[in-house]
Amino acid sequence: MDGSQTLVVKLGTSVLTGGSRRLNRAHIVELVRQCAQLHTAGHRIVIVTSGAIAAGREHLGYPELPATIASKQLLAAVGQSSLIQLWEQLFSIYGIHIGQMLLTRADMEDRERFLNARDTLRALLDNRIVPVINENDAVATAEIKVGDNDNLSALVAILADADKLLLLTDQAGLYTADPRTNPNATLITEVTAINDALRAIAGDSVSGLGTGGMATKIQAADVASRAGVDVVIAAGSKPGVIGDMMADLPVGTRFHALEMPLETRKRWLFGPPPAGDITVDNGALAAIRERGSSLLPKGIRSVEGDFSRGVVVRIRGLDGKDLAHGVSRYNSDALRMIAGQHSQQISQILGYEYGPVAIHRDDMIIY
Ligand SMILES: Nc1ncnc2c1ncn2[C@@H]1O[C@H](COP(=O)(O)OP(=O)(O)O)[C@@H](O)[C@H]1O
Ligand SMILES: N[C@@H](CCC(=O)OP(=O)(O)O)C(=O)O
Repeated sequence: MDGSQTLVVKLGTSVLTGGSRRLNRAHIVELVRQCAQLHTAGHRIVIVTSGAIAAGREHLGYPELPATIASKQLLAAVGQSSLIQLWEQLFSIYGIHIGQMLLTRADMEDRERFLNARDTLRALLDNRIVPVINENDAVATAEIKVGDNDNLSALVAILADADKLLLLTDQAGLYTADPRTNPNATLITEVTAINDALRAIAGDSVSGLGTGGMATKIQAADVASRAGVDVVIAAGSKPGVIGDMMADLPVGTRFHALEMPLETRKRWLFGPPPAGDITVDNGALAAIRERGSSLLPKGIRSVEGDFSRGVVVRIRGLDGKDLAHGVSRYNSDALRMIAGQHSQQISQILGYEYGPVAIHRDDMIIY
């Protein structure tokens, strides 16, 4: 390990506007400066940004619109382009490229789309490009939307294999009660267990700017910490807040990661029964079992079943015994075509490729 980490930073509307009706560029440029510093130090930064609706309102001059979902979607559609343009401008000051990803819940729940989104995210990070993510509000219906960017950022942290998730908001962290209405509320600095008592103190957003208040931040902290991600809720306006989180200095409210990340993610991946069988030769069997290798097409002897890319399949030895379960990066037809072939030939045979391995080691459980 080179000590570099992956950090997801979620910026709420409250941070981006500084409580006003406009995006506060001075605020945002300071946060970008902190991200750029960590990026230059070799860390991987993922931004989850709210603010499309606020930006849309600003861009259209605060129009009177009916209080419908369609109005919010209209505002998000208008505002998203100004929002992404702003991020692009600010990161370009530091010579850093960004890549926009707009996601919905449906993109995380369908395995093939999950893998596609994960591949894109990894490709951006591998190329030192900062992914800037928001919910795809324009297409999100009740069934497929995440609904708030706190929960979206937890899903993104899982997608990005992140070490840390920082939820930046307009409060110093989670208080014993909403500090806007309870002057005696005190900051909770460490949370070891998320339970009903904790949920009860987390109220909704009263500013009318954000979505979900602390309630959705606790939901996000619950999901991400269970997946092995350290979570902090802190104030976006606190000087050096992003660097402090990264250096594990005391800041805001910290929720400790609960389990080994890889094992948790693997469990998530291995819920469903295998959709097909891949029989591998003895060379591949030894490489997987003894050397911890990924499965390459070269080692595949045969493929049974009809399955799509992204599903869990069984890997068997020539003796028919179970060797492993893993997530296939190619569908069954493609695997049959590339079985026994060198990885360099994949794109020539298929006309496309999803990388050199059939099943990646990180997506495999060995028996
Ligand atoms: N227990 C609590 N501690 C801190 N803030 C709370 C609490 N309960 C409710 N809140 C409210 O949550 C708000 C932050 O959430 P929200 O407005 O959705 O912001 P964001 O845009 O950052 O997601 C705070 O301004 C605060 O009024
Ligand atoms: N996707 C919406 C943000 C929804 C949201 O969760 O907002 P917030 O509570 O401010 O993080 C937007 O870009 O306006």
